[in-house]
Amino acid sequence: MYVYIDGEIKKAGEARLSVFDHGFMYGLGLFETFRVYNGHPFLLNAHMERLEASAEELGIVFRYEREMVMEEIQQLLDANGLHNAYVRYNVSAGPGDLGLQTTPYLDPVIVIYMKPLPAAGAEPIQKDALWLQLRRNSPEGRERMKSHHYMNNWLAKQEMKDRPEAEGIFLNEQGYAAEGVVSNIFWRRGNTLYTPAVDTGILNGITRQFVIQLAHENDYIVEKGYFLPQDIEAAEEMFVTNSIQEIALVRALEDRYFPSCSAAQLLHSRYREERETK
Ligand SMILES: C=C(O[C@@H]1C=C(C(=O)O)C=C[C@H]1N)C(=O)O
Ligand SMILES: Cc1ncc(COP(=O)(O)O)c(C=O)c1O
Repeated sequence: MYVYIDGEIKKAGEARLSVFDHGFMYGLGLFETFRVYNGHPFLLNAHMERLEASAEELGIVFRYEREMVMEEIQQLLDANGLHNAYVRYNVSAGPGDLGLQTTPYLDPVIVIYMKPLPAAGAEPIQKDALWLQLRRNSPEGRERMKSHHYMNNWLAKQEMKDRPEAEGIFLNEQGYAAEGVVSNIFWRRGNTLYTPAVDTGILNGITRQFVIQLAHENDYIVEKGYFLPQDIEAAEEMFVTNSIQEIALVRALEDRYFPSCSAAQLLHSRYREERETK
């Protein structure tokens, strides 16, 4: 496989970063993970605008220019011979001195990772969900950024190692439902969809935002807030969302099987209509 690093396409094994990169030393790096469907990077603007906003908060000088990013992605798709791919667009702060820096990072290092994905299916994937023992940590800043800080997620994933296909569901430190290890969560009762508020400390997922828009367009009420485990356990259906797994219906949360998947099916069919154009 090839990666894109600092303006060049390199074999993955030959790509190098400085040991003084503050993304490596202090976690000062950001990334966006999205899917390319038949050559089309889905919701690219939304992903890159989230990245750009987080970069500004971290003093990393990064400006999104669609045409340039599209060209970078296409070059890497061509090098890897892919049309359907998992893409991680990564901006690391770049080299600095030993010690915390207070001046802007003027020379960030852009790395684009890619791996093949099968052509997208017509049906939503299905998962089981399990409550995690580990609590979701609080965001490093005002709102959670998609930063290099994934130790909380990695530790949670270790709880799931006997169930690699399941998704672990975090409560936050206050005991409110938060999000999955690598996903946002939704559940339905009647015509209302529920999802944890961003202030519970979750990542404001691009897929979460798009699904909320689709839900409104299809006359669902969407309640964002603070919810307890029993609120989800009393639901008619549950699904989880992220940019790779799309809208994944949840068959069961622990031993609680959900009787319906109507909203997930409807929203996934609308998602499918858009994923090669938006
Ligand atoms: C952690 C990454 O991205 C997350 C993981 C997934 C996934 O495993 O399905 C999807 C999108 C992101 N939430 C990453 O390193 O790319
Ligand atoms: C912790 C966490 N929450 C939510 C999501 C979903 O975010 P998105 O819809 O932007 O892929 C992800 C995936 O990036 C994640 O890692």
